[in-house]
Amino acid sequence: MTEWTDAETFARALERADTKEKGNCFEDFEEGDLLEHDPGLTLTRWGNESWMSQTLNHDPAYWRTDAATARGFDEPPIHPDFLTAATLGITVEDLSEKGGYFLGRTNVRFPEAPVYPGTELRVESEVVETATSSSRPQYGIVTWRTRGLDAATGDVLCSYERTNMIPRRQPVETDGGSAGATSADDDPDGGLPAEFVTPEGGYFEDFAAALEDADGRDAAVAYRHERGRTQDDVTVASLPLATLNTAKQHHNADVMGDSPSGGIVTYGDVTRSTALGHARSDERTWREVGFDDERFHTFVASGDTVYAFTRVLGAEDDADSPEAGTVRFEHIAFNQDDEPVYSGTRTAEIQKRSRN
Ligand SMILES: CC(C)(COP(=O)(O)OP(=O)(O)OC[C@H]1O[C@@H](n2cnc3c(N)ncnc32)[C@H](O)[C@@H]1OP(=O)(O)O)[C@@H](O)C(=O)NCCC(=O)NCCSC(=O)C[C@H](O)C(=O)O
Repeated sequence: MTEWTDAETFARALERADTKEKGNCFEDFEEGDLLEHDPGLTLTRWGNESWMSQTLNHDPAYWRTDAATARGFDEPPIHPDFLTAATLGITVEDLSEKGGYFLGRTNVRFPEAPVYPGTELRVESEVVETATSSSRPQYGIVTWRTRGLDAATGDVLCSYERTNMIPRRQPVETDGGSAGATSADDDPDGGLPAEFVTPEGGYFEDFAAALEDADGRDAAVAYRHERGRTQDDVTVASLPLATLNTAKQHHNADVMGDSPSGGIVTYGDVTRSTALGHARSDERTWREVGFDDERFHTFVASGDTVYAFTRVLGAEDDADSPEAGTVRFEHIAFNQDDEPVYSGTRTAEIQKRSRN
């Protein structure tokens, strides 16, 4: 009788067996395809608090009822970072489980109404672009437009466009990319302004005053945040799985050993949310409006530490609430070797020290 668990016999069985594959390759996506993602998620307070605590997002309005009601919420709502990560997590089985990397995202928007614990999330995506990667013949580049909806009402809760590198079934001929196309800059300081201005506090007025101070001079409002968060099993594997993110990049060290990163890596939304948590700890956030031009520059892995750097791009007294003004930031997450790992622009309403 065949002993299937005999090591040699089993190795031969594995060689001969078909694998019932998960996920889609580049060739499976066509511009205009619509995908209704099957998984769904109830946005729970537990999920929200796990995400927020592990990424150091401690805005009291998301933790305490008195702080929530002072912000105009009925109770601590679901944080936009967790909502964004959960919306993306649900799409992974269809869009990126095959193992490509999350390159960037733009036009991340949240309608003004808060999302409360207990809301059931349903997610849909449309393929907006497929492109050849000139530098990596084994991969193509796909962009999707994704919407996270309240399953009960159909209201849009979160939307964005995301771009990933997606493995091809068949590598293609490419021109090998444009290596060497960038020219070295003669300026040893890389063209940075002569002076960096740091806002005195975290209120809208502090950002506006710092921008005014820098205006007309060779100066930028730019500063770094002290906190760092070293990546561990919780941030690398547990947080993405809690959003139903099945990307093997975050939990299958066996397969990822033979990949561009050489091992499992942190979910892009964990890296981003951690950097934003550091930045928010130095400001009085009132409301998140949106994010653009998000880019993941290099891998973050277990043992790496995520820090954050902020540049203030603009401040306008035009927020919907009289309690706040609108500030535009660029946030850059960087690692222990000072390498940028994420960058993106963010528009947020920041609390005023005094109401008009
Ligand atoms: C993945 C990388 C190692 C690739 O590096 P490299 O080969 O040096 O190329 P580029 O980074 O310049 O980009 C590859 C090609 O993709 C195009 N690109 C890049 N960004 C965008 C964008 N936002 N929109 C459109 N196209 C974009 C470039 O132009 C290149 O094109 P071509 O020259 O024709 O080949 C490196 O990028 C890297 O290490 N990035 C970090 C990736 C990462 O760590 N992401 C987060 C973790 S993975 C994740 O979170 C997965 C998630 O769960 C999910 O499922 O999505």
